[in-house]
Amino acid sequence: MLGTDIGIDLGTSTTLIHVKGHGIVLREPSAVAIDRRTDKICAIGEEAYRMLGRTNPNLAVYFPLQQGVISDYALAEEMVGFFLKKICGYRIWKPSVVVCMPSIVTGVEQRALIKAIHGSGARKVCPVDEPIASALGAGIDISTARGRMVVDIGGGTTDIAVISLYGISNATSVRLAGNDFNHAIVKYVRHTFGLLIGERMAEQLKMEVGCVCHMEEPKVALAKGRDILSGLPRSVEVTSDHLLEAMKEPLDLIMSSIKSILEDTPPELSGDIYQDGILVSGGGALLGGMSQWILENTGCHAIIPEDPVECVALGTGKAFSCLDKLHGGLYQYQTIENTYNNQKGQE
Ligand SMILES: Nc1ncnc2c1ncn2[C@@H]1O[C@H](COP(=O)(O)OP(=O)(O)OP(=O)(O)O)[C@@H](O)[C@H]1O
Repeated sequence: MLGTDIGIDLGTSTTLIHVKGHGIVLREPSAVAIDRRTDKICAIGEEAYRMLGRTNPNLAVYFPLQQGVISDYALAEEMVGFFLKKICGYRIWKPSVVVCMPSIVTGVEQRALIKAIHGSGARKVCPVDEPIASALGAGIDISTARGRMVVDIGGGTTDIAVISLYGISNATSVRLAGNDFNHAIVKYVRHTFGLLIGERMAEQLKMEVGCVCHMEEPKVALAKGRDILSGLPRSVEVTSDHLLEAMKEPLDLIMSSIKSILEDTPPELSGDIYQDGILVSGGGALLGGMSQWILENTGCHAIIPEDPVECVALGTGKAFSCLDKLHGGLYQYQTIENTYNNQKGQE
């Protein structure tokens, strides 16, 4: 039924799977619920995420990736295996997989990713840099000698890169993104309103009224949680301006990384970026006022794709047609054997 070329965006918050000829067939939270008494997995993906913050003491919800890289190898393997089985039924099926990874990862982190995908049933695995996948997914032509800039604001990392001729000219991966905005919102609401809210509530507020610059018509949302003093349930109204203040610190740090990449960009490529704009992808691109924030701080206009969350996964699908060109042919499918050989070579 399904083809065998699969693109996976294994994200800190969300996993998306693209299948050649079928488009995006899976989009689920990268979450796993464990029964602490038996150490057995009891839910994965959407079902596990629904339990977050609502479990009894015998259950715990984990995210096997932290800040863009695998932090719990065994859980990551189980999770990807579950998602692959979910999309193809329980047929014996060994796909070729392109998987994206942050532009700055250590060799150990890259090998853990490749091993986990192999372990979950893939025949061949090829890693691709997230900004490259994002540009491909947004339909940006990276084959020419022209500077293209990508800012991908995900759940755990913000990847910033300048791309030209299928390669990365300069890049950084800042370990600050959507999850840090959520933590900042929890902290802000506690300090400002004396109200304790959970991470899911913070994420909901961010999605409803979160913004990166002052909005002409501020939106309002209801934050529900527990009063710190009375211990009783309570709600308060929070506005876009409150959230802007809450997220100011991580936003400023992300912007200073964008600026430092621009400062390090060769002038010819800078001229191209000024003319073509900056692609902003990842869930963070959906924050209110994103185009204005980019323009005011960098002088370049922002390009926001129709669905910024799906952009990287679409790009992993498109990467199959240009794997040989990515990084001058340095990219190749990694079998378990050559992953270990590379590992031995580096030791
Ligand atoms: N409408 C929205 N407004 C603001 N933030 C959003 C919105 N939708 C999703 N997000 C945030 O985007 C983040 C997830 O984005 P994405 O799926 O691109 O990241 P990821 O691939 O899981 O993470 P990473 O690339 O860091 O590994 C989450 O923090 C989520 O809260």
